[in-house]
Amino acid sequence: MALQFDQVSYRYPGSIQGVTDISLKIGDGELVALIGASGSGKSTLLRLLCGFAAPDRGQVRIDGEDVSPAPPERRKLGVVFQDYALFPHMRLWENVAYPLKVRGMARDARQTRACEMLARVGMAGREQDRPDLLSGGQRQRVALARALVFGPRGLLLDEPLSALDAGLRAEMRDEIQRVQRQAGIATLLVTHDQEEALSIADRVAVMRDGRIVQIATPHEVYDRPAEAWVAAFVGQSNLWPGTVAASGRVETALGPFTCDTGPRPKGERVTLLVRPERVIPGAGPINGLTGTATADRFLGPVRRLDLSVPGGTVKVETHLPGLVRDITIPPDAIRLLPAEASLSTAV
Ligand SMILES: Nc1ncnc2c1ncn2[C@@H]1O[C@H](COP(=O)(O)OP(=O)(O)OP(=O)(O)O)[C@@H](O)[C@H]1O
Repeated sequence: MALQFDQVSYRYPGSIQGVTDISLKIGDGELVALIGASGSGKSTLLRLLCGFAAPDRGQVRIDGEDVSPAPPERRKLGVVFQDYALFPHMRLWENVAYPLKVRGMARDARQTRACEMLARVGMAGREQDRPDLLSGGQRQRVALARALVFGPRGLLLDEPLSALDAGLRAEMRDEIQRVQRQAGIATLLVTHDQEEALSIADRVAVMRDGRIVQIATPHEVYDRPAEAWVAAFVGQSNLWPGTVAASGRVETALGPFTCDTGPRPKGERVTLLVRPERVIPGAGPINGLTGTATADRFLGPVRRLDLSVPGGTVKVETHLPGLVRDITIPPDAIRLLPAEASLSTAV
């Protein structure tokens, strides 16, 4: 079953804040991650999908049906929040079985079903425990089991891993992906963690100021961001304003670069994007620069350097040791994005 926003706009009463013209379809079995800066409208979209707010314009659809006027309980969506929200006085199986109890299922049947779900999320043998005995990751497994136990029409995950430490987060995101795939359910994941979004989503929707500015695969969002803002928001980036000087050549404050300019005419203003890991330490035949490292951070698997060059700074990411002075930017590492006004002095 698909979850869909069809040209949805919403303003909070008495406010100009909200979301504007949102169209997004999450296909059956698909996992879409919603990312964006704080205040960009992620929670508002979740509220509209859950039924805690109704759109001013457009429709929210579940499996094609317009549910915009329907109250939350009629939408049959499974939801997992950041703070687990398990009932502390209930055993784990009772927590998971709760949605079935509300729906009137007999005790034996719901216990069987809840225990099956607990096994599916790797919690077999813990059915009789109470939540206070569990780690954060285990609680989120139980919350996931509870969200899925009644066969919901869609799954909403609201920052489900943000309360966990980094190691557990990585483990749990694989677990969420595994369980979501197995359930084959349309899923919307709201997250602040871009790595989480890129690693488990089929597609990523990027929100800015109440609008979705890009919906694409994680690879596309990273490699071909729609605008400089997306590039800056997702991962590390070098962003330099430039002007097309000729076909295959762009002028910047750092000097000229050779790159694919496509059909852009001479004189068009652009933003150059170069991901730091695409910068190669060492001199090369084209697009070479020489500078001095003003910062050199060792992060374990990689080093992140800031190289001060005439006209600006180049962020470099490398796993190689040693002094970095000369660098080369391969032409195919340069992406040209639309000019961004805010970058005009930020070289
Ligand atoms: N109850 C409300 N009344 C008025 N404006 C609100 C209300 N809730 C949110 N907003 C505004 O709506 C916009 C979108 O907020 P929303 O909470 O959806 O953003 P978000 O992306 O979820 O942010 P965060 O990542 O911080 O949770 C923001 O400008 C916010 O200030």
